Amino acid sequence: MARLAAARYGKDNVRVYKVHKDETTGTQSVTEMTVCCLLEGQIETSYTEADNSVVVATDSIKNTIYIKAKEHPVNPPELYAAHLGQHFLDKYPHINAANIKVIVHRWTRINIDGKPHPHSFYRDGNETRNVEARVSREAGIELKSAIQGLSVLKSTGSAFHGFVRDEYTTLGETWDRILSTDVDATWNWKTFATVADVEKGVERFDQAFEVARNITLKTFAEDESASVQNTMYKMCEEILEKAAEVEVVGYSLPNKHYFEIDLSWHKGYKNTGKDAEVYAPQSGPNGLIKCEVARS
Ligand SMILES: O=c1[nH]c(=O)c2[nH]c(=O)[nH]c2[nH]1
Repeated sequence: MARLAAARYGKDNVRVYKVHKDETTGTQSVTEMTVCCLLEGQIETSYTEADNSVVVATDSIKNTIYIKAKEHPVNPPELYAAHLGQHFLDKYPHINAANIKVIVHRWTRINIDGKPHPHSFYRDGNETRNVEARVSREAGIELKSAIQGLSVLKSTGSAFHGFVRDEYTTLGETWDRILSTDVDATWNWKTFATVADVEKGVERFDQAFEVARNITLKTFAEDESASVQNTMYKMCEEILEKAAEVEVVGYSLPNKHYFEIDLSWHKGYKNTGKDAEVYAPQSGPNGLIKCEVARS
């Protein structure tokens, strides 16, 4: 005997571009997103009995993603995700939850001769701003915002010593190392009852994004890091302090290693310890350090 233990379905990798044309100034602004939308509800029979009468086609879900982008602002992405998710509950009585993920890709305005260009943009890095929304009849609107893929490196100001030394240990202690990671930071909001509650005080989302990004960069740069663990904890603490409506902050950070290379075999070159200049960046394995910090 088997039973359907969990099910959700929808459309993934829906790419959407929206332009805003300010007719008075002639300035255009653009947003490019990749959207995923997965529905849950009384859809069991579509799996167990080939009953497609309960299926909103994934093609229709894709169409809805475009229509809601036309009808509503796509900024901030938290508000767009809430509108999109709520639509499926309002429209289809048998759908109980919509899980939306929005990935916003960077298009940064080009400055020409010190002046912002009215309609030209460039991709200044692979970093994305993400939102995951779960809109359900049971719990309302749960939002999780994120920065993903922000690559950073510091060439000094990072140490790692005092760790467990035993018969499995080969790593030397260091008081000066390279620290590099791809930041994946998330922050969970208190639950919102309605889309109107998300909309009320909507500036909170852009503000929290700026706070999280600035604190990540400033702490990364300025902290005399004792470990990835300790530096990321400081980031979480400060974001919680500055973003009042955020309940939990989390980081997932790969520790991307840069190995020293002994070049003494060539003309006695000194290239280790304080003389290290040429390193070998490693693509793997990497450390992976995660934490979530909540209010006490
Ligand atoms: O910041 C670090 N944390 C670790 O847990 C760890 N482990 C390791 O080998 N190097 C590092 N660096």
